[in-house]
Amino acid sequence: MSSEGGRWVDPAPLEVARPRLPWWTLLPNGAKVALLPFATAYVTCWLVCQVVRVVVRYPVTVLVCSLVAWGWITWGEWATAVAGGVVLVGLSAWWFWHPESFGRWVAPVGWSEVRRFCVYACQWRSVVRLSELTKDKRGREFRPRLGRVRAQSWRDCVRVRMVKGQAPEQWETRASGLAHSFGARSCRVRVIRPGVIELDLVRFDPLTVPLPAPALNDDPASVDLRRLVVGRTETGRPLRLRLRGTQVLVVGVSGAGKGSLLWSVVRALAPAIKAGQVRLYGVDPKGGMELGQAQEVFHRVVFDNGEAAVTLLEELAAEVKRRATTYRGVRRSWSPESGDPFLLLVVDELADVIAYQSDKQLRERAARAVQTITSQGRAPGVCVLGLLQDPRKEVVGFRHLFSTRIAMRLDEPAQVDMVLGDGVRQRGAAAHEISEHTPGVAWVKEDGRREPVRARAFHVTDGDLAELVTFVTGGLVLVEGGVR
Ligand SMILES: Nc1ncnc2c1ncn2[C@@H]1O[C@H](COP(=O)(O)OP(=O)(O)OP(=O)(O)O)[C@@H](O)[C@H]1O
Repeated sequence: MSSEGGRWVDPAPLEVARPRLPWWTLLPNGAKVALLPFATAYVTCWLVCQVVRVVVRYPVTVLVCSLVAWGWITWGEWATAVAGGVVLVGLSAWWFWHPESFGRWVAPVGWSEVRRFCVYACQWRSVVRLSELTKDKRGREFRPRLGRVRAQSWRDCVRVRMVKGQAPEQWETRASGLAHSFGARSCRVRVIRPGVIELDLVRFDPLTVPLPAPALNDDPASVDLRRLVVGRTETGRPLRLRLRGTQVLVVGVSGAGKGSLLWSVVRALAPAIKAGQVRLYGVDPKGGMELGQAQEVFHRVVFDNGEAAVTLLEELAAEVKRRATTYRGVRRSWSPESGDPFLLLVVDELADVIAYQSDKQLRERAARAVQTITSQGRAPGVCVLGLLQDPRKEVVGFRHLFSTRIAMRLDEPAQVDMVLGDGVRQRGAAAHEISEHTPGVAWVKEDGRREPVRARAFHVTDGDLAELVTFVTGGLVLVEGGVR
């Protein structure tokens, strides 16, 4: 700044800013000498912290380097090289004969350090700057800190300590850019604790191979209505679906694999259906194309969306109310000890019953009955498994009554928001990006759980359905490890 005729004017364009000197340079020499021990202690602590950080972040690399250095000093280079060769041969043999345990215990540790150093640490500064995830205050740059990196065969989990004042949503909006920057197919943001997030950078889809349906189990006690295994998640864990105390809505375009999810549920329930502990009801407006494949396992099933279907829905709604009255003051919710069977109502193409039915009266009666069951059926042990292609509000205005929502392949991002709720797609649940070559893949979102789960349902073939019918109706065929 300069003064011209008593008036302050802006500096000329070429005038450079005066360099700002650190405050301690302005101290008198005596004070500098007095502060020297403190400054030395500070620098030493800082160096120790840096070394500890390197050891924590790269323990295997540090251990290997230390052992090589120690061997070199004590045994000499030849003996160290021979010992290194023996260790390498041992590791190769482990990998060759036990690839699973090698993949679980050895590979991820070294691979994580390699990926941390080569992919993330070396690009971190420029990527967060270019993605505008840094903050500047008084000329000082605040950068998000790269934390632990865990590399798996199909994804890298990268911990990040966010800059103060940042929200996970800011990272969610930049997830696509981060994925491209780090060479991943997609990036999802998970909150670990306040201030700390984990980026899931997915390199490959681990769900490309269809999963055969598991063998049927003959023990009704093994059926846990809160944790039915109906597929596998992308982390390799069983996909457990809750039926007791919830209502389930499955939405996907034609060919998305809704049928495989439905039949995976029914197969998981098979021993309890056979034992009379679970009773299935079905409505299939497509004339029985879906439920007709194994209609014998249903207690009652209707193959249209007319009077018979509506009557069935109304009877179930009345049963919900009857049970609620009976349980009042006796029990809080249904349990096997109540003596009543658990009821599962399967409605294939729910929209045909409550929206596309041309008879207004039937349509309204059906919608009222389904709403009664979904809103009040939780405690009396009545669950609706609704399958749907079109999730628009005009079609199902009471989507929120389904506390477990499953999005299979969908056409548009807006449909994902309709099914899973606002913000879930930004957290990574890109159901509109599920490949048409992977039917059965879905995003599962349960109310009360922030993170959606990506999984694939078992592939239930015609043979599996025939076996299911034989099993439930009594013609058992025993095979190794179960009943076939
Ligand atoms: N989990 C799965 N794994 C592998 N293939 C599957 C799986 N689920 C379904 N498929 C295959 O995908 C195709 C379509 O499946 P399905 O009929 O279940 O879809 P849908 O969503 O029910 O379609 P629609 O609404 O038209 O009835 C079938 O050929 C089926 O064999």
